[in-house]
Amino acid sequence: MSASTMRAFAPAPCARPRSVSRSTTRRVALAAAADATSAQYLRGRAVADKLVGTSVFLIGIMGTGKSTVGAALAKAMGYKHLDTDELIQGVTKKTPAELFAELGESEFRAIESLILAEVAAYKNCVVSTGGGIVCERTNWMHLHNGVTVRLHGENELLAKRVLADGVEKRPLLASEGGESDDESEQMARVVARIEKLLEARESMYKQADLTVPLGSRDDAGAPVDVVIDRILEALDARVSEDAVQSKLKNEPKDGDITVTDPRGELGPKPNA
Ligand SMILES: Nc1ncnc2c1ncn2[C@@H]1O[C@H](COP(=O)(O)OP(=O)(O)O)[C@@H](O)[C@H]1O
Ligand SMILES: O=C(O)C1=C[C@@H](OP(=O)(O)O)[C@@H](O)[C@H](O)C1
Repeated sequence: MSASTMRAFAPAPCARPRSVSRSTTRRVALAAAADATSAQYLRGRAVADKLVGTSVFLIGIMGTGKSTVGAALAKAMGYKHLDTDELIQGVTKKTPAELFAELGESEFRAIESLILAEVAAYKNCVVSTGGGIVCERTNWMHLHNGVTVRLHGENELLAKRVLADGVEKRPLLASEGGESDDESEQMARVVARIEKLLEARESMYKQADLTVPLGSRDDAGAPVDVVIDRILEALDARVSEDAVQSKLKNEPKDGDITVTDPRGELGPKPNA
């Protein structure tokens, strides 16, 4: 506890009982928050030192907080924060939703891959990625150059968040929210859509070096600060246990790897 917090908690010199004023309560709360923030900052810097510049990529399905947590994590670690969706928007002057509508998903993915290749050139970054970045296998060439941290929460929690944001911001959900005024129906549809996306993507999210859970604090999910503490703790433990600090390992298990011919260009030609 800092000296200022201790002073704030010290009993009043006068013996007469009196209620604590609102400004005192606020000062105490601010001092406590400042202590927590500086503790996180110290921890963040210590983890950053151990990572020796290796970038951190946040992955996970939409609504897990990659953008929100990424910005605060970067601050704690003294890293630069980059957000692939924001960078795409900066370059194209269009939101992901507009790009999906105007060019289609595959063109969006191509742009996303180009942006990822650009950001992967830099060290000392926390990169918040779009939820679908894991789908393009060649993107892993870049993701595996850093430490990948998957944020992982209950589907209901994520659905609640994306519905609060407005589903129109997320083109893969846009058709799931707007057709009904019934909130519980909307919720059920978005949860079902998230489940479906996860089914298709789980084998890729599983490739993450670390998985950080987002529960609980009464089902509303852990606050951002708590998520950052969990990430820092997981990074610290993993880096400490890894003999080679500059590259964390994640051995694939049997059945994890399937190799496909996505464009049908690699096998023998039909009438060759
Ligand atoms: N730990 C958290 N606690 C409460 N709300 C959060 C938390 N993390 C993110 N949010 C909120 O959830 C929504 C989705 O977060 P966002 O960072 O955009 O997720 P993603 O980038 O993974 O899609 C935003 O409205 C954000 O403010
Ligand atoms: O899951 C996906 O395929 C997508 C997630 C979005 O990012 P967030 O995960 O930040 O919402 C955004 O990149 C785009 O709408 C596609």
